Amino acid sequence: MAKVAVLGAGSWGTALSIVLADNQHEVRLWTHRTEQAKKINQTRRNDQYLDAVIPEAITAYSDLKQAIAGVTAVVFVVPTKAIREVARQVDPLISPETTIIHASKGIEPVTLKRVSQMIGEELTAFKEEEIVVLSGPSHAEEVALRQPTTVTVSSVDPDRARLTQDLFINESFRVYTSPDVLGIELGGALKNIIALGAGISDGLGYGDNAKAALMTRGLAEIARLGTSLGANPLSFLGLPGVGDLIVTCTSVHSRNWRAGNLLGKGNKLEDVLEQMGMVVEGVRTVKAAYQFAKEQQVEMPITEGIYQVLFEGKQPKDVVGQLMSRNKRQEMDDLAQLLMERYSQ
Ligand SMILES: NC(=O)C1=CN([C@@H]2O[C@H](COP(=O)(O)OP(=O)(O)OC[C@H]3O[C@@H](n4cnc5c(N)ncnc54)[C@H](O)[C@@H]3O)[C@@H](O)[C@H]2O)C=CC1
Ligand SMILES: O=C(CO)COP(=O)(O)O
Repeated sequence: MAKVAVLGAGSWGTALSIVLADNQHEVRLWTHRTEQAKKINQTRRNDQYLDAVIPEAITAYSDLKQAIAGVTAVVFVVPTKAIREVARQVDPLISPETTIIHASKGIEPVTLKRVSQMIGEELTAFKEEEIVVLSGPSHAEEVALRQPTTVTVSSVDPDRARLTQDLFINESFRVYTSPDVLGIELGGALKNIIALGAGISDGLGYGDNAKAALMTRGLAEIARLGTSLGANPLSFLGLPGVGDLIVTCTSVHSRNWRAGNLLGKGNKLEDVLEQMGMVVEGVRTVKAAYQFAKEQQVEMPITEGIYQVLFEGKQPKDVVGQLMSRNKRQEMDDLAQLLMERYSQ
């Protein structure tokens, strides 16, 4: 069985460590906080982030060098904002034979880099193509209860994807592979924006019709941007696309949905983020997507509206009015059209 380091002892890092421990691997769960490492090892709990018993096969470390010494794989699971900082610390310590995986969902504003690109830039011995992505509809709370969950791992290198699949797959955690790293990463990152919107809609008191509309037209925006960047449109119909969109827009576990819900009820963004106490990735990602849409000249009216609510003080109800009164158009000009163009040749 393998030795695996998981970097980031938040809710997702802890849940993924539990999956690896269930698969008999030796897991080193790294946190930058010494007190947290001590507490996890002493109490077998990480209550601030996840309500679960931590199996004995998991040892928490606050020393990064010890955590990654001799491991087969390193899994980055810190918030996107912290990826570069952690990767820079890992760089002098990592052996080039190690498989690098990440399970974070975001895009860096300004540079518009995906997480695999950021890690590839910071780790001198690795190219971005060598980083494996793990993404899909997977709330940590349910994974920790061993409830049926499906994810996709993606790499241009099929051997690395299969190795990652083998590390994680078990009877309650089913892992598929995909070669479309771009589509898998973009789907996971961009759905968080739409989940903020779904939360805002619910917070305003709108019903299921509005949420279904947001999810469907949101998916069209995700696919539009993703394909303009070169992703396979079919990826957005898979687990890290529509699958993750469904779970994040409809689950009370979602931090993005919960943050949106509080915003829709009239709370201020700063107060909402303070109240959450955990990462709400959509807030940063919407900045990146807004910028991306402008650069790529791709229409993303929902993303734009959510950006305006978060950063330009626009009232959510006014954004709804703005979206509902856009010019008349055909529906099937998006994903279906892209699919037709791609597969009718
Ligand atoms: N929670 C979930 O169910 C899922 C989360 N994800 C993704 O996983 C990533 C991490 O999310 P969560 O674990 O939920 O976040 P979280 O908010 O529960 O925990 C984040 C962890 O990262 C640590 N951290 C923050 N800044 C750091 C730094 N500079 N250096 C080292 N550690 C740092 C925090 O101390 C904390 O332990 C996000 O990108 C999220 O979108 C993906 C799938 C499911
Ligand atoms: O990505 C997730 C589930 O697949 C977690 O979403 P939240 O960050 O909104 O909780």
